Amino acid sequence: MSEQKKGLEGVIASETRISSIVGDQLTYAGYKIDDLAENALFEEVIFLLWNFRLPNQDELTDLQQQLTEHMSLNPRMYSHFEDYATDKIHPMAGLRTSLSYLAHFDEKSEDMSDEVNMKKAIRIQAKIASLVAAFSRVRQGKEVLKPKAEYSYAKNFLYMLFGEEPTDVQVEGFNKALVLHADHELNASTFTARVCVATLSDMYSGVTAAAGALKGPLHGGANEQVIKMITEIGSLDKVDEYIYNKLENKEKIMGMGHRVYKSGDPRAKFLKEMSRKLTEENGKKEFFEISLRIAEIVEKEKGLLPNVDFFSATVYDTMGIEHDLFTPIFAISRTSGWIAHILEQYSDNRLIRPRAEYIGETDRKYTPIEER
Ligand SMILES: CC(=O)SCCNC(=O)CCNC(=O)[C@H](O)C(C)(C)COP(=O)(O)OP(=O)(O)OC[C@H]1O[C@@H](n2cnc3c(N)ncnc32)[C@H](O)[C@@H]1OP(=O)(O)O
Ligand SMILES: O=C([O-])CC(=O)C(=O)O
Repeated sequence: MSEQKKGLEGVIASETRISSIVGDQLTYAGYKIDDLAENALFEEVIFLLWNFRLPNQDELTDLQQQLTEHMSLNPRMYSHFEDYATDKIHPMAGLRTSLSYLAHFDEKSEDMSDEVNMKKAIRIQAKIASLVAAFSRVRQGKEVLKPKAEYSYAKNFLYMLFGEEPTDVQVEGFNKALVLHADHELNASTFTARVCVATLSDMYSGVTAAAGALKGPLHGGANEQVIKMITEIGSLDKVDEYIYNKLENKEKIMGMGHRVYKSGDPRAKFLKEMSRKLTEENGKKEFFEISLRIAEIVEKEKGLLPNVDFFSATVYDTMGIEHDLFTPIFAISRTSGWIAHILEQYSDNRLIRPRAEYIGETDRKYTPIEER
């Protein structure tokens, strides 16, 4: 057996200036996540991840204007949703298609210059929010809405999704969720994006590949599975039987555990507090209590703690967001990180091509088909 680590656990596969995890401390370009979650607009975080510094007021205003401007969609970008935006297609599958389709409307999609790449970055970051909102509205037979110039990124998304002006509390909470999910070092989807563009493929390919990786339930797809589990459990008195059954059957409890954090995910405490407040305000306190009991059992039995996906599920649920949009919403935020890593990869590129240890049969001879 060679030295290889299953799932590349602990392997350093890249250098980065974008984010860092040391113990249970997460930083974006040197700023602690706690500081950013309490104070920053998501647009400031986008700028930070792409430029390694916070923007001044003019730079922030400029970025906000560009993002709002590019949120508008060519109707052909969403009219095709009618062909497949039914209960049968998951919105993450729709989003994966849409991210790729975005390139068809960019005549410079193959231009790899820094200047054009920055334009693509803004275009993709802007349009992913309107694509998710449009998907939801088209499948409900509702009109697709245009963003408002005076709204922030978080406010525009909620407005385009719900069709009414969101409250300040909703906007503040959603902005915080976007900040918390923006980047996370070499998580699976970000690594996928880097591997893809290290072949010198374009940015649309990178984010499309990343979205495919985020979709899986062991990664971003876990948040939808968490709300599914809580809804299935339904009441506090049913938690123990449900969870112990799953553990006895060696099934995983979604939203619990993490490859890197072993003493807790620093983002979870913010989402837990938001979940506590929102569930109380929205008459869904039992969902929070169910979450707490799940976490208590899994910590006691397996020593595992909630990750970022665990409490975000009840946060989004109490905001009235459809459950199958939870992972697309994660993608909206994480696009900022994917793009930062794509730009960083381009800036000092080398093809990513590891080796595999062959463990199959050897020395076999071809036999004609009629002899098999
Ligand atoms: C944004 C994000 O991507 S955060 C992660 C989102 N994913 C989830 O919430 C899915 C649930 N959690 C998991 O599957 C895992 O904890 C992961 C994939 C996140 C990380 O896990 P890894 O470090 O790769 O651990 P791995 O999957 O190898 O599990 C190690 C052991 O812990 C157990 N384990 C890990 N997570 C869980 C869990 N959530 N519930 C029950 N058991 C678990 C495994 O069954 C395994 O047990 P075994 O050694 O007896 O076979
Ligand atoms: O880092 C990881 O493996 C998963 C994660 O928490 C994230 O992507 O936010």
